[in-house]
Amino acid sequence: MDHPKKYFSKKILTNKGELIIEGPVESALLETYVFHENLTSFRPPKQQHKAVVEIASLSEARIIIARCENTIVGYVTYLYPDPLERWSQTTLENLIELGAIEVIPEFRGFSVAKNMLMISMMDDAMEDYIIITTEYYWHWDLKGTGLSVWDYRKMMEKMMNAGGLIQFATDDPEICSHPANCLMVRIGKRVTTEDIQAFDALRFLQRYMY
Ligand SMILES: CC(=O)SCCNC(=O)CCNC(=O)[C@H](O)C(C)(C)COP(=O)(O)OP(=O)(O)OC[C@H]1O[C@@H](n2cnc3c(N)ncnc32)[C@H](O)[C@@H]1OP(=O)(O)O
Repeated sequence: MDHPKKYFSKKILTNKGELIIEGPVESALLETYVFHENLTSFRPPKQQHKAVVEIASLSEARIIIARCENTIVGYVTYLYPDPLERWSQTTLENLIELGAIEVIPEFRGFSVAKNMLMISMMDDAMEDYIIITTEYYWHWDLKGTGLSVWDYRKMMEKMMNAGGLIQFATDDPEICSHPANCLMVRIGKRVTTEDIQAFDALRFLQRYMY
């Protein structure tokens, strides 16, 4: 499968300054930007910058960023699911995962995440993909935001809905291990019925038990 990509961008004004929301951004360009020191949700910033640069060089992957001058203050990644997760146990070439989304605390609550999701979906090529994201409450910044698990979950849903991702059922044990965890999915307009059926089978691997 080819993975054509079309770049989109927009400016948004926050009371902390103007941001450019843009992407997919190429690996070489991402490397030239400063990666803000408060992007710490997934890995230490230096390591995460390196990871994002590496991800951008993968043929299927996309990185959308929020940029303040030459500093990355938010990003979202899309790439094939982790080989250790069930979502990679498929022959579906058009199944990609929104792996991580993060905005520095200073720019949160200004719709930066929602705008990164909207920019991501502007590329018509996204209509060929099944896009998934797995929400595990232990990845959430509950301490930093002061939100309860359920309020954080509501925020995640509103944010993901901006990109057209909605909750789908699954019997994945990790997702089922806590009621706030969930699988969210966007099925592109051109995804075939066969591919949707293959994805349904992947969501319910333990169906024989019922
Ligand atoms: C697949 C994964 O990556 S799961 C992990 C997700 N990432 C994290 O938890 C990392 C730490 N958190 C963050 O980086 C940020 O808080 C994010 C990325 C979750 C959200 O970024 P933001 O730019 O602040 O989100 P954005 O402003 O677009 O808000 C999305 C919605 O949540 C609401 N929201 C945002 N912050 C809050 C808050 N503190 N309290 C209540 N609601 C909130 C917004 O009002 C908006 O809803 P609306 O449509 O009703 O206006």
